[in-house]
Amino acid sequence: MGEYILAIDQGTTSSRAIVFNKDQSIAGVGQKEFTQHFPKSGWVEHDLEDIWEGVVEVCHTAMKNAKIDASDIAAIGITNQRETVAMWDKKTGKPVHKAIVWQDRRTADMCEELQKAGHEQTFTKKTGLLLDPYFSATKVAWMLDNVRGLRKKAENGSVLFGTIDSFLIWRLTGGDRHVTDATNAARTMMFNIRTHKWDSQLLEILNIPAAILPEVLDCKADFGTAHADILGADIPIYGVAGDQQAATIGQACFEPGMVKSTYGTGCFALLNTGEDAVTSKNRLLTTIAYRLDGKTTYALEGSIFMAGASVQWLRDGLQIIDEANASGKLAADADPEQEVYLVPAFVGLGAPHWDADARGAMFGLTRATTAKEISKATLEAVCYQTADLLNAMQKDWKGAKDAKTTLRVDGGMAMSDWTMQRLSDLLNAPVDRPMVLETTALGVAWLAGSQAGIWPTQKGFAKTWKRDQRFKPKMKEADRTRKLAGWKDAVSRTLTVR
Ligand SMILES: Nc1ncnc2c1ncn2[C@@H]1O[C@H](COP(=O)(O)OP(=O)(O)O)[C@@H](O)[C@H]1O
Ligand SMILES: O=P(O)(O)OC[C@H](O)CO
Repeated sequence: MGEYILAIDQGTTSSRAIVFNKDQSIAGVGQKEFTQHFPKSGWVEHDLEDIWEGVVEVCHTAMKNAKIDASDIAAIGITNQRETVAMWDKKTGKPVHKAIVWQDRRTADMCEELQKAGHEQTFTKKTGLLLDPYFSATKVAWMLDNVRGLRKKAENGSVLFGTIDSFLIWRLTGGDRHVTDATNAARTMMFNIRTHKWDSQLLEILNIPAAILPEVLDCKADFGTAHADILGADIPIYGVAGDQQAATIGQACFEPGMVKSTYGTGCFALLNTGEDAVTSKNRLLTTIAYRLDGKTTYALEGSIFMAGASVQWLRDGLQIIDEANASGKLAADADPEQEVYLVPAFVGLGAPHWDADARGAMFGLTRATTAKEISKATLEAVCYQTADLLNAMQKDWKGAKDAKTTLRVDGGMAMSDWTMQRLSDLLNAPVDRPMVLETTALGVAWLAGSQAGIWPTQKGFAKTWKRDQRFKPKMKEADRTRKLAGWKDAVSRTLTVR
């Protein structure tokens, strides 16, 4: 048997494959961006054939770069952008529509109608989520209502629904398996996170036939075998998790009270709450962190829609930087006397506000304001938003108050020293950056590798987590208090629902 693990990370803007050595170091990487489709304002779609071809290509690239053959791989782990909806024909495997992406807001009216009809409590109680277009359910309902003949096919079981992991597994196994894992199921708004069943009451409200839904497995399980004609050898798929949950695992946040925050396109903070499915009073999400050997660990999640994407806006929109890294250098040179705030509500605000209609705003501009202060305000906004999430977590759950550990960070933006220092300053808490920033792929590689029996147990894996740098708070208390108050004021002036 081979001794390498292949992790497939199918993200929102690119697909990555990483071959891991037995000692958990990286042997080879493949990465490919794919086209984003914006057919109407607020709509975001992905071409599933594009995703499929890209994933197969990056797997081959990663194996080539690692200088190994498919037969050297012991197992595959799959992690994916969550909530995005795929539907395909059961016989041919052909998609019946482009995938509707998590960022897509087309079902905002549907969500409002469901709210008006008094269904929000029912959905939240059962799924831990809020009635928001972000999640899969209303996107599935939209497809059934809008693709000609689809509802009939769904009712007679000739089309299938899945999140991206399900779609990839269906293709990799040549249509043998229609499965997903508990973390992905938890993001669909159709799955009861307490009973671990697709919920018939919710399906009835949404008029979604149960026949289209995948079987839900633990994160470590036998998800089927990827066929030799695709990757070059028959390889078992042994691990699956949504990308933010995979990062929680990759950061070894296995103890209740541990929290990680991933700074990619958006930012997603997950707090391990152990066996408690904590109900938030502050509009955080209750979600499944992982399910191993039938035992569920829950998390509170805060989702921020714009993190690294705001830095992309500095680069591509305002064109005040050439590359993302330059944002920190500019911020470091900003005039400390200027109090400029950016509220990056470019696509509304996520947790804890969930204000879909809010739009971005900048406050405190003077004739002296330059690209430096704007850059600083952009990076600080991500830190302030994280502070809001962690405050909400502390209010929601007593276990978060005496969290034993510090915030563990990862994702592209965590490479910015300036931002991580400012984050620590504004949180007034240490921020730990690990050696391996590819925590998402690492998390799912651990699921697959330990299931294959060649990677350490959970405890052993947790011990391998290594810190690259700890950022400690240096800001004076008075400065922090003043700045946090300024941010609060800026947000309150931006919200449409107060
Ligand atoms: N040095 C940096 N400073 C600030 N932002 C950065 C830096 N490097 C990368 N980023 C941001 O991080 C994001 C990419 O991170 P990544 O984890 O690859 O995201 P995703 O998985 O969502 O595509 C980009 O939006 C980019 O603007
Ligand atoms: O693909 P990413 O890294 O932007 O993550 C997307 C999240 O899973 C959306 O919930």
